[in-house]
Amino acid sequence: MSGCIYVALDTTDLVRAKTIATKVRNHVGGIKLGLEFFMANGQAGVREMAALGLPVFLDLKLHDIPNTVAKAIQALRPLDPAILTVHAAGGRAMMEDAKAAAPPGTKVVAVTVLTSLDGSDLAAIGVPDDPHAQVARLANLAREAGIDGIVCSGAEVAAAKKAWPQGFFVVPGVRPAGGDAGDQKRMMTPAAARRAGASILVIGRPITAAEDPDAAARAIEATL
Ligand SMILES: O=c1ccn([C@@H]2O[C@H](COP(=O)(O)O)[C@@H](O)[C@H]2O)c(=O)[nH]1
Repeated sequence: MSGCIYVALDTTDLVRAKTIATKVRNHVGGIKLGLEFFMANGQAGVREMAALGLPVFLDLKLHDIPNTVAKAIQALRPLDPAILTVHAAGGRAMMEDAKAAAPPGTKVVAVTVLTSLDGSDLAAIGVPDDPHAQVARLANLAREAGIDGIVCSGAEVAAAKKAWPQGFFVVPGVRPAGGDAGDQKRMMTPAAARRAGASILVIGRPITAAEDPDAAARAIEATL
């Protein structure tokens, strides 16, 4: 089912982003624009991408004091994104203020533990728990803050959904079987992540770096 795939258009090149989005549009439910795209193209670039007619997930992973995050989100309001990210590590008050500042139709979701990190990376930044326990802690904080859901890996989503049945679960770090990990450390296949409870899958390089992005997106869709 293609509606659950958001293709991550991680590029500074607006023309390339549009070209890929246009190629894959029949096999994805939306497009994800992140820091790389936003730094290069700003709100005008996001508006150009939105004109393609696919839902826009603005993955800016905001993380600052509550007032600054709220003001940043107010500045983004005209874009009316379908989904917007903040970091759960910014704390409960920051997440509460982020949700209050967002447009009513925008889902605000909190990144828990980046899928590029494993237990040893957490230990190196002073977090003694393994990713599973840390995701559970931050998911609970996000739920209490009244936001819409979290970003976590496929390995944590089943437990998170059990604790928060109404939550919206965004799962990146998705690779078809045998796919190149790149910088990702906590990965799962698209079908396994959906079975585990992912609301949407974020998939970048397996689609965008393929020789034929449309065929790659179609092949992934066929596994779901
Ligand atoms: O924990 C996280 C949070 C966000 N991302 C983003 O998802 C895509 C993944 O791209 P791939 O090319 O499929 O690895 C990328 O835009 C990240 O910024 C994540 O990977 N992990």
